[in-house]
Amino acid sequence: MPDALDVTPYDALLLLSFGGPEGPDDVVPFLENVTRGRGIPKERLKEVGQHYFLFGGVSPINEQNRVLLEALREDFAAHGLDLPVYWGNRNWAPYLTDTLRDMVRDGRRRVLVLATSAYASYSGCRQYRENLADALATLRAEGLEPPRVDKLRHYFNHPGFVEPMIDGVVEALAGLPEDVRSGAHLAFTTHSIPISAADTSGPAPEHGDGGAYVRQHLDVARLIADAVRERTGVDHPWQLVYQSRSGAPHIPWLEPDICDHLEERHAAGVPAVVMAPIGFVSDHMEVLYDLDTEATAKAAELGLPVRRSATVGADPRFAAAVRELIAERAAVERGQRITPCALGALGADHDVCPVGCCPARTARPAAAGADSPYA
Ligand SMILES: CC1=C(CCC(=O)O)c2cc3nc(cc4[nH]c(cc5[nH]c(cc1n2)c(C)c5CCC(=O)O)c(CCC(=O)O)c4C)C(CCC(=O)O)=C3C
Ligand SMILES: [Fe+2]
Repeated sequence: MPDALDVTPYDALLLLSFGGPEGPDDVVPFLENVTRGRGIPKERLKEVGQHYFLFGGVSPINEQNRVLLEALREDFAAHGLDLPVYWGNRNWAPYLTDTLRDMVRDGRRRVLVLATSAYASYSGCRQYRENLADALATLRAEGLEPPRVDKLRHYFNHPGFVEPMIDGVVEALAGLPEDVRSGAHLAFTTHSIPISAADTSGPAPEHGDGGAYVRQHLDVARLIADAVRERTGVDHPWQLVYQSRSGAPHIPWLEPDICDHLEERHAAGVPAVVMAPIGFVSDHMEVLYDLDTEATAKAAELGLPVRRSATVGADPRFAAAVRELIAERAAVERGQRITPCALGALGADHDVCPVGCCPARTARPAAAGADSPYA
């Protein structure tokens, strides 16, 4: 038996994710949930609905989260961490509010949240904090005492997140035909967001020039590219590119898009490309459709050999990283001094989002941050 791992004052972990449809009848209501009040053009919604229908109306994200939950429970049990793990989503069942209600009924008072988004941005951080505030408000309106909710820091540069992606890129390179392998370029991809959202991502002093969102991705891309060079002995040129753009065409979003990038690399005589989706924690629909379907078809049309590297998913190293992050944060809450674990040039990100971090276009209450209206 391992020694018990003390994570006082926390009494539960909540895996907080996006949610996705689990069959054809779920697709339209799911997209309505996602886009409520967001002003996404109807045309784009129809198109994205088609992506889901192409896969039987099933997003891989829920199953990925179920597997991650199992991996977390196994890792915790093997390391003496007796912490119940719950799961709730922003846009599909199990819904966050229902899960939090269950948690309160189970007597949980100090909840630590793991969001399935590794980087700073409104969509990947504050929007989840707004969802938490909404859920807490609902519980309070029902006469329940809301628990205290904290959010784990961004883990983009944690070795347990980066190392599985290094392996993935090395494997993807090995999967390319030998004659083009050493000349392959690496295209690190993430979700495009409006440039205005990128520029205001992270704490206010870091705003501008792509903000924390772009800087964090560049740091991860550089870490992976450096490690791949060490492992393979080949210096593969790399670039950070974007995918899954939505919104109105006249609003500028981060570019270049992966498909344009493949075209440009092909025209420049690059013999092969590895697409590495560092912006996604697991195989989401964006990975399955935008990369494995659309970008791969574009590459085939060009005659450009491509491979897509694996996402982290439920890698045991990631589960271990979550346990380490919980233990770190619990120690901080107990007033102990720790050295947080992080790779790269940026260092460990903040534990508590400061006021003005990743602001919304229209200010709304957000929990688990310095501006939280909850304790
Ligand atoms: C940064 C970021 C992440 C990564 C961080 C994180 O993981 O949280 C992410 C994840 C995800 N996004 C997802 C799905 C969608 N996102 C949309 C729309 C948007 N995403 C945005 C950004 C992000 N999104 C933005 C700025 C919009 C525009 C509208 C708005 O300002 O809100 C739309 C509407 C249609 C469309 O426009 O595509 C859908 C269906 C799914 C589920 C996939 C599945 O089912 O497997 C996941 C994991
Ligand atoms: Fe999205």
